[in-house]
Amino acid sequence: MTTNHKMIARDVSVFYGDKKAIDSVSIDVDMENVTAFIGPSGCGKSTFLRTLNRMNDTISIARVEGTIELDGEDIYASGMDVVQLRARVGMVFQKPNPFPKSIYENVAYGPRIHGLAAGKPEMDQVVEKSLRRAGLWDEVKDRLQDSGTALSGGQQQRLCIARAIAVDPEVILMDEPCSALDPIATAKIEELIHELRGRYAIVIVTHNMQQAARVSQRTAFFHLGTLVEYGETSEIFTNPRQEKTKDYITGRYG
Ligand SMILES: Nc1ncnc2c1ncn2[C@@H]1O[C@H](COP(=O)(O)OP(=O)(O)OP(=O)(O)O)[C@@H](O)[C@H]1O
Repeated sequence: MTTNHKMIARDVSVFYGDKKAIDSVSIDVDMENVTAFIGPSGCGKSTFLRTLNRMNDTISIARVEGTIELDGEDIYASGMDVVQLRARVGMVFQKPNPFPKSIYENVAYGPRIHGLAAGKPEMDQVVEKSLRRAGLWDEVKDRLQDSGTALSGGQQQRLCIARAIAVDPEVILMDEPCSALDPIATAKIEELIHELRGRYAIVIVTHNMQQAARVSQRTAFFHLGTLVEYGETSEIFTNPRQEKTKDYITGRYG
């Protein structure tokens, strides 16, 4: 594995009240490799993903133990600015969730509150660049003032990716980003993940093993809150070391 890690999680456990949902998970995330989290429903994939940008803070009964570093900085340190952290570690959700505002405004909102564009011409550039990177520019450039919610599901999801990109993140977390999309829209998002790889560290939670195999270079298999196996995607899918991984990828459960 590469040593150039963007994020390093060590012995991370997550509790919801007294219930332990994640048990001592250690994982590295880097720019060169897309990381996929797979595993049966309820195994803790989303819970662990949310620890990477402190989205668990929004759940009052959730508690995180262990350490998670972003470029060597402890993201759970008391001085950490969580708003800033979530710009650096952006998130795209299962259901596309554009704001009920224009396409332009959906993308411009983040850069504006983070002070990333000095005036209108600069903001126009940020919006265009973000929409281009998200593979949506050509489809929307003539209707930037239309509502983001009027786009198709797949376009809305790419708009949400543009919104994450607009604040210049280092990491993008995707929680089942295609589960509400049709196969064509799914293929577009997968293609986009390939294009974004290397520029951002990408982590994707997916129920779809074919998708994990297609888009990722590293796969982490979770089961009942533990990380059963973690390694090169090609190895996990062709030559898993653990019996449980083998059972899951051959469809014996899940
Ligand atoms: N807000 C919450 N409060 C209490 N328990 C929770 C909460 N969110 C998740 N859990 C529990 O934590 C465990 C892991 O759930 P999580 O959603 O992380 O799993 P998952 O692998 O992402 O599942 P799925 O694939 O179905 O989304 C489950 O037992 C779930 O019931």
